[in-house]
Amino acid sequence: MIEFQQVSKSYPGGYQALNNVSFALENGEMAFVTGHSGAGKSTLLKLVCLIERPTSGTLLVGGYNLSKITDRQIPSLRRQIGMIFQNHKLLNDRSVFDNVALPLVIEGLNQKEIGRRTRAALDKVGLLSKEKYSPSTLSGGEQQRVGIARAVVSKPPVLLADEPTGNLDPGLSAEIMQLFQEFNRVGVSVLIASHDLALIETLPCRQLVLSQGSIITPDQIGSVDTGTNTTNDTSGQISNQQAVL
Ligand SMILES: Nc1ncnc2c1ncn2[C@@H]1O[C@H](COP(=O)(O)OP(=O)(O)OP(=O)(O)O)[C@@H](O)[C@H]1O
Repeated sequence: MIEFQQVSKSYPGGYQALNNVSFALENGEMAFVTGHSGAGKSTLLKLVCLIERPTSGTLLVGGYNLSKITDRQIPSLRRQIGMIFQNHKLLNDRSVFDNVALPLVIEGLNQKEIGRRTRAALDKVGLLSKEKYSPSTLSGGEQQRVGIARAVVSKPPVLLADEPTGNLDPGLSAEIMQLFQEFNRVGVSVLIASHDLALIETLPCRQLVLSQGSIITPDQIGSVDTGTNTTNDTSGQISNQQAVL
């Protein structure tokens, strides 16, 4: 579904955020990208949804080679990907319903279909009763669930999430991860960038560990500061689930 082949990314000014990254996320797989602040996690996700372009290497997403994708193909690629951000990026001057419906409005669906699909997505995240509210009146966890409903409303086969539990307490964070697992169970591929190792290690998913823009192997985790361990344990012990993709 997603394949990085020796992908590097340098930003203008020359900073190399990713260095020869290779991995594959299989169809229907859920995995985490972890690593210290500045390791390149967000950059990796931005490359997948074409917010940024690789400097070198090959990146395949949903059948497209992103180095060769034409401008006309980009909307079709983006429709395959639902993106969830830590800070929700919701429009507070519109209702919860309108926020979630937005991708369908852009797609040009009719009102009846928009209503049906939007309410199905809100139901899935448990927010059907709040469709008329402004997002600003909701709790942080509820706002994140609105962001998730908006990301899944077009039924994309891939979900990308950048620190989706960053501002939430442990209970709400676990609920958000459960939602991702539910989407994954019905076949959606999910790639989540997260610092929250304590939570990640409770889930049966692979981890891609980035350190200074490079993927590191499990045996390197103790020898470089990945900054991923929320308890600051740098002993290098890794869980059974922690593996290189
Ligand atoms: N648009 C940009 N221009 C220049 N440098 C950038 C840009 N975006 C990111 N960087 C740099 O690239 C490096 C990787 O950034 P990135 O946001 O991918 O890291 P991250 O692992 O997601 O960090 P965090 O966990 O703090 O969000 C950082 O040093 C960052 O300053």
